[in-house]
This record gives sequence, structure tokens and C-alpha cells, in this order.
Amino acid sequence: MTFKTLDDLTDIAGKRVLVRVDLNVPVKDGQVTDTTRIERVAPTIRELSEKGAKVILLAHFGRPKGEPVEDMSLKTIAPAVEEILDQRVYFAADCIGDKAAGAIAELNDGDVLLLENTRFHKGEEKNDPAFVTALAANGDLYVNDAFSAAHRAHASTEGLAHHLPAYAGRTMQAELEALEKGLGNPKRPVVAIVGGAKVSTKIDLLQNLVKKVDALVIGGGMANTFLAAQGIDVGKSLCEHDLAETARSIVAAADAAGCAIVLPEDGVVAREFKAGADNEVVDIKAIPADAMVLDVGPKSVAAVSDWISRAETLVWNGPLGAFEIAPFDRATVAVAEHAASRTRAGALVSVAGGGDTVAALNHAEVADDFSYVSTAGGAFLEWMEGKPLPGVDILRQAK
Ligand SMILES: Nc1ncnc2c1ncn2[C@@H]1O[C@H](COP(=O)(O)OP(=O)(O)OP(=O)(O)O)[C@@H](O)[C@H]1O
Ligand SMILES: O=C(O)[C@H](O)COP(=O)(O)O
Repeated sequence: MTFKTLDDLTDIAGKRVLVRVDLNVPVKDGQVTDTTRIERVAPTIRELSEKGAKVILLAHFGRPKGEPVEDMSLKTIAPAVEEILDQRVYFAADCIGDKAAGAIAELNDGDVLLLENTRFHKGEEKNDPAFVTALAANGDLYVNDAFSAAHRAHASTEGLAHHLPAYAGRTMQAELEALEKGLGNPKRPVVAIVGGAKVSTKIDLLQNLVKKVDALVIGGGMANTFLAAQGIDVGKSLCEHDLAETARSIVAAADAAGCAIVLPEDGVVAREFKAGADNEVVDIKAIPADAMVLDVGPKSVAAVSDWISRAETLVWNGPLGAFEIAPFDRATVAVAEHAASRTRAGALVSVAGGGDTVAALNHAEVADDFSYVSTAGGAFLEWMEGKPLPGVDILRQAK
């Protein structure tokens, strides 16, 4: 790896370390409903605290557009961070200026302080040099542990690394190492599964993947667009008919690159989009005109599983069917279980990401068996699209 990590941070007792974390977590009625992101950054915070640093957390929460918004205060999140760390977490009502400086002056070695939402200032998203300078005034060192915000070139995700000695936190490090194994320098054959609702949100991703992987499995609603582009009647299925040409060009690019495109051979169809709806398995060329495909069928599961059995690396984004409503979760669960068992056997590196994908793997109860499950949404997609991530690139360049 070409970036510095916490291993390079020795002798930091008493140093003020600004740590960018992602605390953009779901909240309902003032309570954090999913603490995964907090759990992921806890090891970095603990390690720095144990080394005697004054740990100063920087984070955004929501999209307040550059001014304070009460229900986007990080004060709401502080108790959850405190609980997970099992350590007092102090809070300052601003991330720059006197309030931040005053709170930092009170810190003892090893203490943890959370600063208010960086996006309460317009300078954050603009990466404004004056705002970066004001943030940098609070620290001696900078650690970025927020891979999931690394697609943003903001003051706290990118700007600070120009001002302070910069290091990757443990989660950032783990994520980059996993992603490197996934697409950067993977063991071949590499299979990618892309599912989910629509082609339109994943065109860049599909175009990038066909250049990098040996087989691209297309499932979920987006498969219908590819099938329709081949002249298959998809009945009432979700389908973006206007993207037929795009779908054909992706298949042509795959052919040129030697990437196999794996489309469903059969589908589970229903007449209603609801749990327990009457359903049947049909050949993909025999979808009834009044029905919609809500999952891929058993033959398709077998074909995908066969690819996974031959693969050394799997990259997955997007479920194979409407997994939220049973029984249309079957293919996603079966393929997830197969990938998990190959991973457990040490035969497969499996990397997955995307909000619904993580939910689907949790539903299949195999998320812990995958080599790496990314908590990043947009950043994971941009990485799969082959786009540069400013928050990562600057860490690689950092002195
Ligand atoms: N055949 C289908 N017909 C209709 N909807 C489908 C079908 N297959 C999958 N879906 C829907 O696709 C959605 C997930 O797609 P999405 O592209 O959002 O996944 P993701 O990339 O993992 O998640 P996120 O966008 O949150 O990062 C699910 O809500 C699922 O019900
Ligand atoms: O939740 C996320 O994906 C990250 O925290 C980035 O948030 P953003 O999309 O508001 O920049």
C-alpha cells in the first residue's frame, strides 16, 4: 500500500489528531437505528486514544447545505459513539473557532471529542482554503477513516490532507486493501454480480466492469432491459426500453474485452409486487404478457453458482431479485450462501457493497462470512465505476 497508516503513528501522546469519520447513520426519533458505521470506526478511535492522542472527530451528518440545522446536529449521534466506544465522548458545538478550540484545550491525553457537523459551514463542501485552515488549526495530525465519504473532495475529506501529515485509519485501510483484492489486482477469474432495479443508475459501473472482470452476471430488474434489448418480451416487468441501445453497447464492449455476460435463463414471475404473491418459474423466453419477473429462477441460480465455483474473486452490487418481499429473495439468498461458503472455505475473495446489497446479505445472514462488506454507498459505486476518489488519492500522495 502506498499510503501511511496508524502503524506509522508512534509517539503521539498529547498530539491533537483530527480523525475524519463517517457518522452519517440512520436515525429515527433521535435514536441511531444502525450503528454499523460507528462500529467500523471505533477501532481507529480506540487505538489513537490508547496511544495517548487527543482524538478529535470530524464528521458530517445529512445535507444541511452550509448552515446549522437542528435535526442534523451530531449531538444526536454522540451518545451512540460513547456507548460503542465505552468511553466518554465530549462534544463541541462548532467544528472551528472558539468553541472548538475551547473544548480541545480542555482535553486530557486519550480523550475523545466530537466536533459539530462540518457541513454546517459552506466551506466544507466547497473545500474552501480558509475553512480548511480553520479546521487544520485544531490538529497536529490528520487521519481519514471515512472511505464512505472519500468520493467527496471536501475540506474534511480532502483539503486537510494538504495541510497536516495524513494517515489512513484502520477502516479506510481495510476497505482499500479489500477493494484492491476485488478489482485492483484480483486473483482471476473475477466474477461481478450487478443487480438491483435499474440500468440507468449503473451504466458507468457496467461499462467499467466489462473491462475488468471475466464474467458479469446481470440480475434484478436491470436484467429485463438487457433481455428486452435482445428482443425478449419481458411482459409487465420493470424495464427501461429506452436503454436498449445502451444495453447492446455494454454487451458489445464485453464481447470485445472477452468478458462473459451472464443473463437469467429463467425467472420467477408474479402478477402483483407484494409478499407472498402467486408466482411461477418460467423460461426467460416465455414470460406471460400480464406478469412481471421479480426474481431469477433456479436454472439461473445454478449458472451463477457455477461461475462462483470457478471464480477466485467475486464483486457484488445489487440484489438478484426483489429480495425485500418473500419468496422473491430466494435467488439472492441462495447465491449469497454459496459465495459465503466458498469464502469460508478459503476458495473465494468476496467483496460486496451498496445499501440494498448489504441489507440483502444481512437478510441471508451471511454478511459476516464475506471477505469484505463495504458500508459505503456512493463511494463504493464510484470505485466500481473506476472513478478517482479524492479522499483516497490525496492519502496516497500525502508526505
Ligand atoms: N426483478 C425486479 N423487479 C423490480 N425490482 C427489483 C427486481 N430485482 C431487484 N429489484 C429491486 O432493486 C432494489 C435494489 O437495487 P439498488 O440498485 O438500489 O441496489 P444497491 O445498489 O445494492 O443499493 P443502493 O442503491 O442502496 O446502494 C431493491 O429494492 C429490489 O427490490
Ligand atoms: O452516506 C454516505 O454515503 C456518505 O456519508 C456520503 O454522504 P453524502 O452522499 O451526503 O455526501
